[in-house]
Amino acid sequence: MPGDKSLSHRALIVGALAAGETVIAGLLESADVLATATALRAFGARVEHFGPGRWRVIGGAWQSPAVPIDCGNSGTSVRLLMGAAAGQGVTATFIGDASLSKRPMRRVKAPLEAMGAVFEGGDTLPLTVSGPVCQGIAHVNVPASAQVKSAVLLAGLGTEQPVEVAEPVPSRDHSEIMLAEFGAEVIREGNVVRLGANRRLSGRLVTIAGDPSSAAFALGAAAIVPGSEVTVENVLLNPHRSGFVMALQRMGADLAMSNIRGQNGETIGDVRVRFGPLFGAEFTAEEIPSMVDEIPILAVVAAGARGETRIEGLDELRHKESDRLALMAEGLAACGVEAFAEGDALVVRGGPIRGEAEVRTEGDHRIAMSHLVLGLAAEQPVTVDEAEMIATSFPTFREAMRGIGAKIEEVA
Ligand SMILES: O=C(O)C1=C[C@@H](OP(=O)(O)O)[C@@H](O)[C@H](O)C1
Ligand SMILES: C=C(OP(=O)(O)O)C(=O)O
Repeated sequence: MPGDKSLSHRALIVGALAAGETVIAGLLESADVLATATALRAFGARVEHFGPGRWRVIGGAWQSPAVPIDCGNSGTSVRLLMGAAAGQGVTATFIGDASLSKRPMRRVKAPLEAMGAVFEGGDTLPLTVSGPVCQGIAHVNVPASAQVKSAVLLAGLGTEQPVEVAEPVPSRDHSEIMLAEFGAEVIREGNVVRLGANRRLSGRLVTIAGDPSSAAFALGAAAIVPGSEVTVENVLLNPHRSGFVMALQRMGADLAMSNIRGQNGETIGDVRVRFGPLFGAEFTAEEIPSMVDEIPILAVVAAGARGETRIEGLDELRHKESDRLALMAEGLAACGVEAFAEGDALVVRGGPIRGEAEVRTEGDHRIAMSHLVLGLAAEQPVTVDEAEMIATSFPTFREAMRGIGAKIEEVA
């Protein structure tokens, strides 16, 4: 699997904030991550590509970019970079594509304003942020968002004031792990993370583990396509990212994890899934952050399971690249699966999957990949109306899926 997208964004940004040289192996070279790399150059960092997945970042004093920072389709780029830029005391205007321009930015703007940053613009892009930050903050991260938590922590590097984030439901903790790996003092007590007095970062070597959110498409396919067996090696198994693997297990999948080990403060390992009977299950709101990007493919797996699956607490899915709750219910139903949204829950009843539909993706990479996997288990092919955006997170999706036997064709 290509490198994890969350870790790739963070390695570049933290590298650009650190003194000295950071060398990255296994960086995900997807459109979203490349948007972060390009942005960091505009902030004055040296960001060099010197081999497949291999990058060098040399940090230093940040400067105010002369042109707007285009984050394309990437929520992680804009939210993390806004925090970092505010902390570095620079002024930057952020823009994005049509999808990103509709996504909520109030959640990141409000805590950064409380820290002393000044914004021009409303609650969506385009937005201009000006640092410095000069006030501390005790932020309560609701709804659970690792992007907001990361923005606050990255901004906090630029002040000596107390900075803490409390999380009633924990989100992915890669920023706190990586900041500590780069030498900052990061104090974690239960669901509270705090920056300590030492906020200096030193460049280092970072190896990026495989992306569990991409691996989910291959593992999900193995779970529902008769006769399959797939092993994904060196995949990130951080407990805040392992919800999908746990969900497969709860649904009765024949699944094994092996070779579990540590890498740069993260947990990684291999995951094998074999086709076998699956059963519908219930998932609660508290479980969602650990598989927030995997809900579309979980819904596809549920279509291949016996009985009903109910996934609660999906309001956040309405604020991703598309309204993923609505589009999954619509796409599954178009393919003959009994599926519907009920409030902020998604209900899927497993059974034969007819396929034979063209699914609307609204340019959302995960909606496209999920329905292509659905097609592998369907009686008739499934077509998605657009596949170009898959490059935002998983540019090698077609090759990876063909490599495990999937038939994927381009239609004119
Ligand atoms: O911090 C991150 O790298 C991410 C956090 C999640 O978003 P939220 O912070 O909005 O939950 C996730 O959906 C996104 O793909 C990546
Ligand atoms: C939501 C996603 O990414 P982002 O928020 O970075 O656009 C995603 O990759 O599914």
